[in-house]
Amino acid sequence: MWIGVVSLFPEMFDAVTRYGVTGRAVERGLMRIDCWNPRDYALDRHRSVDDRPYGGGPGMLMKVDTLRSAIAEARRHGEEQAGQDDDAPVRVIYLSPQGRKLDQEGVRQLASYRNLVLVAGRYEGIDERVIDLDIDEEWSIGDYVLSGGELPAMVLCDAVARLVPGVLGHQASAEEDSFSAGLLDCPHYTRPEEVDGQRVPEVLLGGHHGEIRRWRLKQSLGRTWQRRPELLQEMILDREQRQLLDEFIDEHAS
Ligand SMILES: NC(=O)c1ccc(N[C@@H]2CC[C@@H](O)C2)nc1
Repeated sequence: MWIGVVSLFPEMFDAVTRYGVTGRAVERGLMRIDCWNPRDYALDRHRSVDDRPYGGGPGMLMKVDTLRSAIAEARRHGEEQAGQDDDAPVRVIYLSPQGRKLDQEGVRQLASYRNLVLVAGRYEGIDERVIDLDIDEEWSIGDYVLSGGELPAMVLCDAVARLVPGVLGHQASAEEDSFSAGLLDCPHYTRPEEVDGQRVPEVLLGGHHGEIRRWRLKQSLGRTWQRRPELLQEMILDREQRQLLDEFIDEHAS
């Protein structure tokens, strides 16, 4: 997976290239993240990267020429990458609250592109013509406003990295990510067996793998029913899931 990033603060991306699962993926060559800074394309003495909005109003926008140059370079580099490791075209993504809301299905779709350019805006955003001319897809990580697109871009880097084969310890943990199955995660426990009088559910101590799998599935189904029932609307439950959810509901009927 190759990810090109266009950002005025490329150092921020150390957070994904140097730490944890994503840092190890980069170290092992399973993922590569390269950055292009619009400021490197600024030709004026002040190396300006922002510009005033037509029509007035508060704040500034990203300067068009420096931003477009950075996007073009990143896209060209991505096409070189694509040429080498596969014919997947480069998709240029802009992060903004006006984009399509990201969910795990969207992560799967973005990971399938294999060569991504993520454009992180600052100030009040970017010129609409740059979106029309240079951006392929606009995505949002949620309905809230941030000061820059860098954190949303890093969220994307992390989420897609987890789907790259070999990145997670054992592939099962990607599938087991219950959100991948459209469900909320089950409760987790580790030592000690008792914390302030609260014990670990006995089933998890018994070592009966079939019982443990069913318990975890029941908890995921039940939690989803309790906290995010709308997620269940989109799901077709098999016989076992239906039975486990019915059991959970009976046990929790208020
Ligand atoms: N919810 C989100 O994904 C999101 C993305 C970007 C963002 N802020 C940037 C700063 C200026 C403009 O480029 C947009 N805020 C929220």
